Amino acid sequence: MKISVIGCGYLGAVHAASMAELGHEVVGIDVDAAKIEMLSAGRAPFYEPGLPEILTSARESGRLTFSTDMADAAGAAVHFIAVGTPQKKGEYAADLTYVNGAVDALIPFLAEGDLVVGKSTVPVGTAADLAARVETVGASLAWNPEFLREGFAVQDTISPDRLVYGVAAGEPGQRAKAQLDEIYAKALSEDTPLVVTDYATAELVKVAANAFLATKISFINAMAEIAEVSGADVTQLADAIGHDARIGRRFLNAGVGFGGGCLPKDIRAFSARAEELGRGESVAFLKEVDAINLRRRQRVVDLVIETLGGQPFQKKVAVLGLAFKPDSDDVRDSPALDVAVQLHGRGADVLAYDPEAMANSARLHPQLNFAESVDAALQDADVVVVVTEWKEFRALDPVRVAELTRGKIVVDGRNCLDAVAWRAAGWTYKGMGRP
Ligand SMILES: NC(=O)C1=CN([C@@H]2O[C@H](COP(=O)(O)OP(=O)(O)OC[C@H]3O[C@@H](n4cnc5c(N)ncnc54)[C@H](O)[C@@H]3O)[C@@H](O)[C@H]2O)C=CC1
Ligand SMILES: O=C(O)[C@H]1O[C@H](OP(=O)(O)OP(=O)(O)OC[C@H]2O[C@@H](n3ccc(=O)[nH]c3=O)[C@H](O)[C@@H]2O)[C@H](O)[C@@H](O)[C@@H]1O
Repeated sequence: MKISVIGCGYLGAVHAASMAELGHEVVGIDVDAAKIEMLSAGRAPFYEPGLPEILTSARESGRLTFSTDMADAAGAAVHFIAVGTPQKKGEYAADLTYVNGAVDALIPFLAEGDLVVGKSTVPVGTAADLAARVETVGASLAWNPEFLREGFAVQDTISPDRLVYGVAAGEPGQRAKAQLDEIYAKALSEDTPLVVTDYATAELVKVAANAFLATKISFINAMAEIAEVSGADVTQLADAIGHDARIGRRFLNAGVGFGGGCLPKDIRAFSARAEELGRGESVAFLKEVDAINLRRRQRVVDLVIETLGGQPFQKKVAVLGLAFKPDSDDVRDSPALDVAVQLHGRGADVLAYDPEAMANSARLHPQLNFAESVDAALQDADVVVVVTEWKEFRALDPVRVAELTRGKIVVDGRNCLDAVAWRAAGWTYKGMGRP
């Protein structure tokens, strides 16, 4: 099928390449000319495992092209909207400027019978509004929220764990479902769950999923706070409650908290939308989820300063990790970058290292100093802080690290190091919510 993907960022570039990989003829459209130039040359504009390989194979197949010109979307039967929905400046609500702009720009190129498919994460009610607009030219709309995780984006798109279609009632909805089934035919196995529902439910499924994940993380981080004042170990607590299949161990890793381009802004946008709908109190707990999460960044900063006897000025701090999670170069609302910036602001001599996220960090915070390698960051450090659990950091040998550093203090902001091994090598080990 001929498909367009409007917006080629972390979601759209992966979606476009994956759809070509599934055999469709795809044009990816973005207003960012530099991004389109890179993608057209077969290069990924951000770090995502597996993306370079599928970009290359899709390009060689001739099924994937990119353009800055919306006119190139004309002739596609299905148009995916994958533009950003960031938090509005100074507000909690989502900024829908890009979604509205993309749909307005697309409408002149839609033909009767075309299907516009929303993938961006939007406040409930957006799809119904957009549907009315695309219907003016005889097109229809479906809402197909995306659940991919950065770092696993290709795998999650090509083999999704479930698909949700929000469609219109009656015959147009049935037609939309048939078109989406055809697009995803090769991605669906016999037992991939498929939920076909209305627009509002599809929109809410997405924000509810992210709100639940954020709540799960803040729950365990709240337990970490209690563990810190009672001498308990939150990692053992997580293992023990996680054995209950109703709870499950995943997303119970306490640490510096969640970040990224989605969970933080999605819970805030959800709160704002609920308030607009007169039901702010129903999700008032999300404000607490957010507050717990932000306290954990502060906790890491405080721990580092505490280990330095309250005197961070001119002390060398090796910050290992800047990305919001491993296997990504994304630093949007990254707790790791936030910790580096705060420590720098408090007068510490911060030298940061991340395998993939330094260029993005330097663009946002040029005041920070970056090391060329993990060893260069560790050289003469008074304190080592791990804030993104890259494999390279988890595998560090405490005996070898001690040969590089000046002090032997490590703050493990992700509880990802072997505390016993580091202590055995003579280190003062400080974890999150564990003695
Ligand atoms: N990043 C992720 O892992 C996931 C993101 N989402 C949602 O997907 C949406 C996009 O997120 P990201 O890809 O992370 O954002 P992003 O910021 O990486 O990409 C958005 C892209 O849209 C482009 N754009 C803006 N206006 C445009 C227009 N009028 N026409 C064409 N292109 C335009 C921008 O230049 C940018 O390249 C958001 O709503 C997000 O919440 C959903 C699931 C996963
Ligand atoms: O809407 C989105 O964009 C996506 O948001 C998240 O995916 P992502 O942001 O890529 O990353 P996650 O793996 O969910 O991690 C989010 C943050 O939580 C943190 N985290 C995760 C798990 C955990 O136990 N503890 C914890 O602190 C991570 O370090 C990271 O900062 C969701 O997992 C995806 O399903 C969703 O599609």
